[in-house]
Amino acid sequence: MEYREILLQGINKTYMTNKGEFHALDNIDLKIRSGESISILGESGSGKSTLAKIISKIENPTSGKMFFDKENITNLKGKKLLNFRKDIQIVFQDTSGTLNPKLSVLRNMEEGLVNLTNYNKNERKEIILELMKKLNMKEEILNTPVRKLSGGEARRVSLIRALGTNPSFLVLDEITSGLDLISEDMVLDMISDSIRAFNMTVIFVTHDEESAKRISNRLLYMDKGKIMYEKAIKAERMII
Ligand SMILES: Nc1ncnc2c1ncn2[C@@H]1O[C@H](COP(=O)(O)OP(=O)(O)OP(=O)(O)O)[C@@H](O)[C@H]1O
Repeated sequence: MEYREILLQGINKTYMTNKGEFHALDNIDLKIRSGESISILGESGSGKSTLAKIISKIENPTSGKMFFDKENITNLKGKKLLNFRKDIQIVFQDTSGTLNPKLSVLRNMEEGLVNLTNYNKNERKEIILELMKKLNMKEEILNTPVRKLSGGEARRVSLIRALGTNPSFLVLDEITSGLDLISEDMVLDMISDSIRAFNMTVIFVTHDEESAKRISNRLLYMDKGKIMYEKAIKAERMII
């Protein structure tokens, strides 16, 4: 597997609010190497989602630098930014921001492929079917409109959508939150299957340490915009 890395140096993020400036991230240094599966843990408001969005370049830092495979990507724009998006995909807890409820499962799953690649319709369907097969998802839901899916199914559709462009890094922001235990279990299984099947490097944002331990080998604990400490998880505790 090709070695890849994301490096964050001295990342700060300040939001302007009606009460003045709010420092959501405070001088974050972080290296994420391909082959790892990391979880970002912390209380609500500690800055986990902000960090996830900065890693995915959905948000820009107020200051600090970001590198991808040694290339400075802090101010990436245009075509280079699109290329980066093929390699790093983010999936959110709230699927309504990314999935279109009126469109079929297939149309939603192939959206990244439509926007970021030149594959034709048949090729796109083939890629999606292959992903579904590898991740034990039933093909018969392909023509179902997304609005008819359960919360857990919609999260799994978002995951397939993100996996379509074969990204090296997958950022998952609270994607098991609010699910019942069975759906949560299925989503976690699908994440660990993806790590194994596609050598995926996962950055998993969660409140839940048990879920984090199931799929990660490195846990980062955040508080007030800082990474306070980290723990390595022994291989025998992982299911991958
Ligand atoms: N766009 C924004 N404008 C202003 N403040 C923001 C914005 N986004 C986040 N914040 C604030 O930054 C802080 C960190 O938010 P963030 O969503 O990163 O935390 P979190 O650890 O992911 O929390 P949660 O677990 O509740 O999702 C919070 O206090 C939040 O209110």
